[in-house]
This record gives sequence, structure tokens and C-alpha cells, in this order.
Amino acid sequence: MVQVVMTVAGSDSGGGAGIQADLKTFQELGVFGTTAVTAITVQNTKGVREVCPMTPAVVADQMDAILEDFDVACIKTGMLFSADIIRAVAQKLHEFNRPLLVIDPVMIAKGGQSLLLEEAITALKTELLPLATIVTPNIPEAEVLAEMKIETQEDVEVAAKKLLQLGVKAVVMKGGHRKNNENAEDIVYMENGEQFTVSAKWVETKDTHGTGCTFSAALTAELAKGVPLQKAIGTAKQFIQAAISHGLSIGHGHGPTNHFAYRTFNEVKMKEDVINES
Ligand SMILES: Nc1ncnc2c1ncn2[C@@H]1O[C@H](COP(=O)(O)OP(=O)(O)OP(=O)(O)O)[C@@H](O)[C@H]1O
Ligand SMILES: Cc1ncc(CO)c(N)n1
Repeated sequence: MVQVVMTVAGSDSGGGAGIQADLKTFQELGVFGTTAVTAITVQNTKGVREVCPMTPAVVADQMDAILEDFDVACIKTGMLFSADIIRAVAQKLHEFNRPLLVIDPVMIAKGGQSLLLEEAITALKTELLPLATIVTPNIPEAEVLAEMKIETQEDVEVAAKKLLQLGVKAVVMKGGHRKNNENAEDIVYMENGEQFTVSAKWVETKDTHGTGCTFSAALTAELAKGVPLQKAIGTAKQFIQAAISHGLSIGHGHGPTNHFAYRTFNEVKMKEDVINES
């Protein structure tokens, strides 16, 4: 039977990030995607022109409609925009017995525009993160959530541990924003003290719009299928590596990644490109 997943996130009219990236990724990985839209963004590869948030009630109603009808195996959150929307989402998660939850703590678009109000950071930390199976911050997001500057490898670990203390079960510290990260290394920290890294060849490209959304959507799909965490992260890494390295070269700014690449180029070689080690 097909697994049903849900993304609670913003719409990206440009199609490379947000709800659109999530649905494309879900489709490619063979799960049935449903949505609760938190905001419409007027956006293309050059940036975000406008943000039009939904009311918290409409976000909650969309979640109700889906969760009452389907047995949703895993939910992911992306752009949540405001404290009120975060509280509405957290309440629904409690009501529906906290299914598996992937939180991509989206804050700022590649062009610098804010996708999360400053007033929402406390709600994200105190109301939503404690419900997470896994949270997937990039370095600037981890800096905000852990309230510290991250420069060294030790800083990455200290910040991850601070996030674990909020009640998250696992943290993926994504390396897309780290300097000299030639192995595109992401480090995963788990509540039981275990850690591992996934890495792949760094790709020199400006077309990285929606990499975080795509990675977390792939992780959501794999967790929904019952794949154990370490293996699910490995597949998400293969998916994003294929999507970045077979870029589409469309648009005039930060172009989208190639969501068909994993299925199209999913050969032994691609699998070997990603190293998953404890
Ligand atoms: N140029 C690159 N080459 C290879 N892997 C990359 C590159 N850029 C990002 N990644 C990988 O993509 C995944 C997403 O990480 P990233 O830090 O870019 O997320 P993000 O900043 O949240 O993305 P966005 O906000 O654009 O959605 C991680 O696995 C990261 O290592
Ligand atoms: C709607 C939306 N969500 C997330 C991101 C981050 O990539 C974006 N640019 N737009």
C-alpha cells in the first residue's frame, strides 16, 4: 500500500522550493503527497517578491481535512512564517497523536528575504521542535536556534546538542553553507549520543534553489516507508546529490535542482558517490 505524507509549507510559484519541491520529491520516491499551505510566495529563481500568509485557522483546517481522512505516515514542515501558524500546527500534531515529523526550520530564502518572522522563533523552539523526529537546519538556521555563532566543527556539535536538549530526537546539521565543505558533509546527531556523517562531492553551481526543501522531503518520504533513520538520510543525500549535480540550468537566478535526476540516473555509480559512515 502506498504511504501518505503531508507537507505543511509555503508555495513557491517558481516551482523549485516549498510545497512544489516537496510534491515533486514525494512523487519521485513513490509516496502520496498531500499539503497544508501556510503562505503563498510570489517567487522565482531571482528572489521572493511578496509573501501572502494564510490564516492559522486555514492552515489548521487543511491539516484536519487530511489527517481525518488519511493515515499519514510522516509530516514535514517547511516555511511556517508566524508564531500563530506554528501554534496552530503544533496543536494539530498533538491532536493527531504526533506522527513522525521532519522539521526543516526554513527562515531565509537564498535571495535574503525572510520566510519566518522574528517573533516566531521562540514558538518554533518551544512548541514545534520538541515534537520533531528530526530537524534539518542549515548553518545560519542552527545559529539562530542555538543562539550561537558556528564557525568550527566543535561549534557544530555544541549547537546540535543544544537542539537535542529542546527535545528533538535527531538533528541533521546541513553543510551547504559551510566554508571549505568539499565533501558536502552533513552531520547527524541523535538523542542517544550516536552520530554519523553523510557526504558527497561538492558541486560548483549557483543552481541550489530549494536544496533544503528537497532534501527534507526525500527524508520524509523514506521515513514514511519505514526506512530506518540512517538509511533514510543516506537516500535523501543521494536524491539531493543527483538533483544538484544534474542541474537543469533554467531561470536567471539561483535555478532549481533536478527532481527527476535520482530516478533517471539512479545507477550504482550515483549510490557510490555518497558515503554514509558512523
Ligand atoms: N553545491 C553543493 N554541492 C553538493 N551538495 C550541496 C551543495 N549545496 C548544498 N548541498 C547539500 O544539499 C543539502 C541541503 O543543504 P543546504 O545547506 O543547501 O540547505 P538549505 O540552505 O536549507 O537550502 P534552501 O534554503 O535553499 O532550501 C545538504 O545535503 C547539503 O550538503
Ligand atoms: C516557499 C519557500 N519555502 C522554502 C524556501 C527555502 O528554499 C523558499 N525559497 N520558498
